Amino acid sequence: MEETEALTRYKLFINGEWVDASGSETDEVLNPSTDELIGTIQNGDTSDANKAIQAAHVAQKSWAKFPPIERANRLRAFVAEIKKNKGRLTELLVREQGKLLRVAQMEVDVSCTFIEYACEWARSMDGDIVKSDNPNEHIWIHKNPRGVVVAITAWNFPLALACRKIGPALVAGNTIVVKPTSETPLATLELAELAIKAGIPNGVLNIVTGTGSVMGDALVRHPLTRMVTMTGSTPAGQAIIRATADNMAHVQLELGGKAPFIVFPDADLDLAADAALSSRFDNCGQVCTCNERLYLHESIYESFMEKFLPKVQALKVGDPMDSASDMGPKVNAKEVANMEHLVKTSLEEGAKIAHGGKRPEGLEFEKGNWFEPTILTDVTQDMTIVHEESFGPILPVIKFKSFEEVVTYANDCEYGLAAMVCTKDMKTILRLNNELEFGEIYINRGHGEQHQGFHNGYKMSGTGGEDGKYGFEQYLEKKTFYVNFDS
Ligand SMILES: NC(=O)C1=CN([C@@H]2O[C@H](COP(=O)(O)OP(=O)(O)OC[C@H]3O[C@@H](n4cnc5c(N)ncnc54)[C@H](OP(=O)(O)O)[C@@H]3O)[C@@H](O)[C@H]2O)C=CC1
Ligand SMILES: O=C(O)[C@@H](O)[C@@H]1OC[C@H](O)[C@H]1O
Repeated sequence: MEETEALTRYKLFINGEWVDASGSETDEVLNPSTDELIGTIQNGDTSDANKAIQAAHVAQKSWAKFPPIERANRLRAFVAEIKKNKGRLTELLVREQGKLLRVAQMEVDVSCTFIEYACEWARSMDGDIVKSDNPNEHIWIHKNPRGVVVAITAWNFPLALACRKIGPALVAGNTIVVKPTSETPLATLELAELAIKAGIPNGVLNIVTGTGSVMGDALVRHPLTRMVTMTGSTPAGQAIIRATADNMAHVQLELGGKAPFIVFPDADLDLAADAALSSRFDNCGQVCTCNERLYLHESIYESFMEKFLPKVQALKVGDPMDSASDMGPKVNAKEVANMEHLVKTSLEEGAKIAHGGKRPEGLEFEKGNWFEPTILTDVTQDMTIVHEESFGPILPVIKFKSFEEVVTYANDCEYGLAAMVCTKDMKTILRLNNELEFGEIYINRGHGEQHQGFHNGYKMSGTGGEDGKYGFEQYLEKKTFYVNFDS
């Protein structure tokens, strides 16, 4: 890693050292707030992917022999190094992703707690002893590490998404090759030096950069890859599933979402308005569980909007390093163009703009990828914006008349990740548990997973799920022994 004043040129981190990619192609990392160049990465190719996988494969044999508690202790030392470098990591996240300073600080904290949570499993990787139908026979079901894990991450919470996978993978005894997105790779690359300081052996954690279609594809289809865990878009997830048909690797995908936020007539409207606001505009709407479509019962539509609209109008778009800002920029120009496209399409289909709908004006917005918090009304269920993920600060508002209608609307979606509902009626809540087709449902609060839960996408939102007991389990493979002592 070569560092000049404000520009860092990163290499690939393989087997405990920084190495040059085999080719000369590089990628630039720009600051979404200012368009300034803040770093460069090397685009590794298939031969580099092979080097990383081979290093992880060799290291895994000895890493798996460490007692789990020793592996957890190394990971806890890794967390301590992350904490020592919180300032640098936070600043990098603001500069490469454009997230608010306080959100970047939260991301570094959550990166640590993802790993700390995984460490708690070090003494709980229980197998089973099962009675056999045969006399004098035991059935032992062991849980063992899978081997080499490939982790591929998205750009919205790059450090947290990497640590969410590094933690369980390594505590379980696997080794890992992480490919961060080319959009926001820098904070993730910084983990390399911290792993060395924490005493994580060479080859256990490898971090390589390159495009998803070249480096990513080579990693996932490698014959020594035994698991792929990826967070990103549904099309990329589908490409990965097709590629792993060659090696039959276990696949865990966290993909796109289109979360409904439903407000019933009996809801606490103040609570609902605050939850709907944060669940849409957190991280400039770039969270997979964001409120992507707001359903209001017709009887409370006016009273809710009277509370909600002024909150949206009060949101301050600005410099993410400024504590007065409520929302930073989108991550890149392509994302802003998509916001403009979605608004244009919505207006053509009959929607109206109640607030926002365009790039903000002013000197401070001349550079960077800015877009206003946007509320669309007069929206109907058939419109594009109700079905296409925006992954940005655009919120369509739709009226509904009945429980049956809104459940039909909510489920009328190719995605099934998160849903949020405000109601005090227990019968409604219990019926929703049966009828909503989503893997993660929040009742009377906004989005925000906890590590001990299970972040699980239905339908086109993914497969496998991660976090919690069921997420950790996927980093282990079962082996059943039939032990007969009859003779
Ligand atoms: N369910 C969840 O928890 C989350 C879901 N998301 C979803 O991610 C999307 C936004 O993130 P974004 O980064 O744009 O997603 P992308 O799918 O574009 O990229 C995600 C990662 O996959 C890599 N990749 C792309 N194609 C392939 C391939 N064929 N083989 C292997 N790797 C590949 C990318 O590499 P590169 O970009 O370097 O080319 C990147 O590292 C949204 O749809 C959002 O909903 C985001 C966060 C969380
Ligand atoms: O992936 C996402 O967008 C969310 O799961 C997000 O990632 C890390 C944070 O802890 C989650 O809110």
